[in-house]
Amino acid sequence: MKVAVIGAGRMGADHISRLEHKITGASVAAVVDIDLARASAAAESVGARALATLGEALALPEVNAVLIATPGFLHEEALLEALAHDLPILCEKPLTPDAASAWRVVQAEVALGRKRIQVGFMRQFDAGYQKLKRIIAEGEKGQLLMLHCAHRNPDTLPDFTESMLITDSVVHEFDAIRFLSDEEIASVQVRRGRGTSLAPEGIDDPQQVLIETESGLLADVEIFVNARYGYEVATQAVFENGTVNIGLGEVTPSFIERFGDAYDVEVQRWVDAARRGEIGGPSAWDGYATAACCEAGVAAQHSSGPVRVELADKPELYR
Ligand SMILES: NC(=O)c1ccc[n+]([C@@H]2O[C@H](COP(=O)([O-])OP(=O)(O)OC[C@H]3O[C@@H](n4cnc5c(N)ncnc54)[C@H](O)[C@@H]3O)[C@@H](O)[C@H]2O)c1
Ligand SMILES: O[C@H]1[C@H](O)[C@@H](O)[C@H](O)[C@@H](O)[C@H]1O
Repeated sequence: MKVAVIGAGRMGADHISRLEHKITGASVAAVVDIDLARASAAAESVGARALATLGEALALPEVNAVLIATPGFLHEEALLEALAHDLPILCEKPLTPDAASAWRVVQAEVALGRKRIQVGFMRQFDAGYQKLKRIIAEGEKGQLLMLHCAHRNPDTLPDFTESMLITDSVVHEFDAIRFLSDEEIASVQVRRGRGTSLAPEGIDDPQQVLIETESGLLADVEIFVNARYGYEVATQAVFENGTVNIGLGEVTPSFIERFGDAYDVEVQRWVDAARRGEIGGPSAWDGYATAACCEAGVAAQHSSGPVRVELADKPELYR
């Protein structure tokens, strides 16, 4: 597979190196970045072409897959362009930041008639989350009763806005909770309490996000994006007969170290599935459903109570 990677920032650069050095069955053919110097540096390291637009990359005859790692608000345009070429796509999370744009992407894929988009929700490939999913499914500790989640980042990029606490960060918990429970999320509530003095002007941080699934499973999420001491993502699952803990005390400089193995598995699964004409992980429907949760979450940041998640009917393609 000859991949065009769009966005050569933190995540794009990491995926470029991964595709080149760890993944079998794929290599990087083109690197696209609006910052051409950045594209050139990344492209040079793997012997690929550096380009300024996705259109130029898609015009190269050898390019037959696309990995999107630009900021989330730019994903829709790139997704629609790559879909129009009927290429396999790995799109970093979020699929798009809001439900309406995510639904347009789903509709475009439905019109194409086959699943081409895999969304980069890497926690589904993390060994800890996989083990927890198995324990829940096999019922060895009884029924799952509650989830307590902590999601801490040391700091944020300069253009990080308050809604991105939800759309950029808690989107991972929406994904993880849907993955673990095999259910849709019904409502989201956000509470603000005492905040850190170390957050940029205009951002209340941390926030507490309260989530309920369709069957009444409750989850609480502490989202704290200026935690300074490091990156820590933890989940405690409470069962009728015990608890399971993932990640608590596993402090790394960033997501790159914490989830490095998960990204490797995610990208390898994408490549293997794409070569069979399939996807190997979360779908555009999962991207849409989590975007709908984000939309409820952003509304909840400005409401006092829970906000219901509104979902369209699931198209046949994803059933
Ligand atoms: N799965 C994860 O754990 C994880 C971790 C980090 C980031 N992400 C996601 O990856 C994506 C990128 O995040 P990042 O942290 O690498 O951001 P970043 O800002 O480090 O990199 C983004 C890159 O996109 C480029 N870019 C911006 N506009 C462009 C355009 N119009 N055309 C081409 N290139 C353009 C920028 O120049 C930059 O190099 C986001 O969707 C983010 O949510 C996922
Ligand atoms: O873009 C990043 C990335 O998705 C990380 O996995 C997450 O922990 C951060 O909160 C987010 O800002």
